[in-house]
Amino acid sequence: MPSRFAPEPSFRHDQSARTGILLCNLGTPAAPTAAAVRPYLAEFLGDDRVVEIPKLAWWPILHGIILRTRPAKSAAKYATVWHEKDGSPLLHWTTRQATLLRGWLGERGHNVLVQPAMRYGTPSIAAQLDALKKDGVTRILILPLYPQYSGTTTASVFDAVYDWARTQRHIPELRFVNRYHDDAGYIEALAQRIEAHWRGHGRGDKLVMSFHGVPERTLHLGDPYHCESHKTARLLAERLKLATDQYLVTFQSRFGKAKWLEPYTEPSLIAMAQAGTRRVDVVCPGFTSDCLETLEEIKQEAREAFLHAGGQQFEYIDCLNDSAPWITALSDIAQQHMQGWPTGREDDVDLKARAQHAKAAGAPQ
Ligand SMILES: C=CC1=C(C)c2cc3[nH]c(cc4nc(cc5[nH]c(cc1n2)c(C)c5CCC(=O)O)C(CCC(=O)O)=C4C)c(C)c3C=C
Ligand SMILES: [Fe+2]
Ligand SMILES: [Fe+2]
Repeated sequence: MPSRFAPEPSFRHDQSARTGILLCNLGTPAAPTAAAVRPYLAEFLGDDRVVEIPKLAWWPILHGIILRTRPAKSAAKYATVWHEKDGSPLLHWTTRQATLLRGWLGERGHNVLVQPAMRYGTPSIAAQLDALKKDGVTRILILPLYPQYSGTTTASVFDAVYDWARTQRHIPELRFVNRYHDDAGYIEALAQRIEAHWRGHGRGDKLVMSFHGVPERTLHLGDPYHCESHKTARLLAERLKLATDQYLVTFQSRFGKAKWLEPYTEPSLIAMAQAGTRRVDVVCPGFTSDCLETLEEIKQEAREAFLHAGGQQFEYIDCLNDSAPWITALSDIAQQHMQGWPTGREDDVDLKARAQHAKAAGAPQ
């Protein structure tokens, strides 16, 4: 009788039980073309964590209108940030962070596997969990690259992990990182990024901290994202010794007609320029990797809007990407959450079982 569960890798008593980390980000199309953006957007906007409108009402709008018009417009935007060699900036930085995290943890004596994964598109969460299991991993830390928890992002990553676990006979031990918006290492990494920019380019009249928005309704329904974003901003301002009139928290990337978290980034920048602010520095602390939303929407579009409204200088400060303080912070966060899990090189190998297997296989002792 066929099993409803996925086939298990063959069990080996002599194999060490390994620990893995799944480093999850949002997702990105496979190419900056309408044909590639359409299935990505269909998966993304079809997720009821992202758009909470009942399917019966939402499906005709999504499939009848949005997926007919938006892919071409989004693809043109993606084309402006797509890298000839590295492709999608989001996938590039996430992959690099996974490689560096594994290396950095290895330097500290933690022999763990790290796989990057995308909630929408590829490499998918399910495929990367399969890959970890195939490599003998029996404990997995799910680490979303979202410092602030939101039902729209963090919870959706967790949904994908639960969906995969439902298909498994032998489920690995799973741990989930919900948030690290107030983690000292994360705040320090942001502060150092900003200070390095100021050292190279001087300092603006105001620091704008722009976070991705979510519908305002989710705040009233108990989503902690708004509060966590503000806490990140306050801690960062404290670390940088900024007075309250030296920085502003805004929310970007509004989608659809509903009210989203305010103040909105671009209108705020325009108002600032019109009120006489000559130079702004803009940082996006909620994005750990540069992507469409930072490189196109902020670095290109918001800059143009600010300058057009009379501003003199717009400085975009890069996301954390592969900066050393960020990789250190990420390693610390992973280590905190892996506590109690053996991650050394040989400490988890059942040497007795290995010897027995070797003997049974006729290997020289
Ligand atoms: C439809 C509603 C959306 C919600 C809610 C939302 C929340 C949310 N998103 C991010 C991070 C990213 N979003 C990105 C792109 C993007 N976001 C939406 C919509 C919502 N996001 C869309 C439709 C898109 C696709 C691009 C477009 O067509 O405009 C990205 C960039 C992806 C890339 O490939 O570069 C990121 C990252 C967060 C953190 C968040 C809630 C907290
Ligand atoms: Fe988004
Ligand atoms: Fe956007």
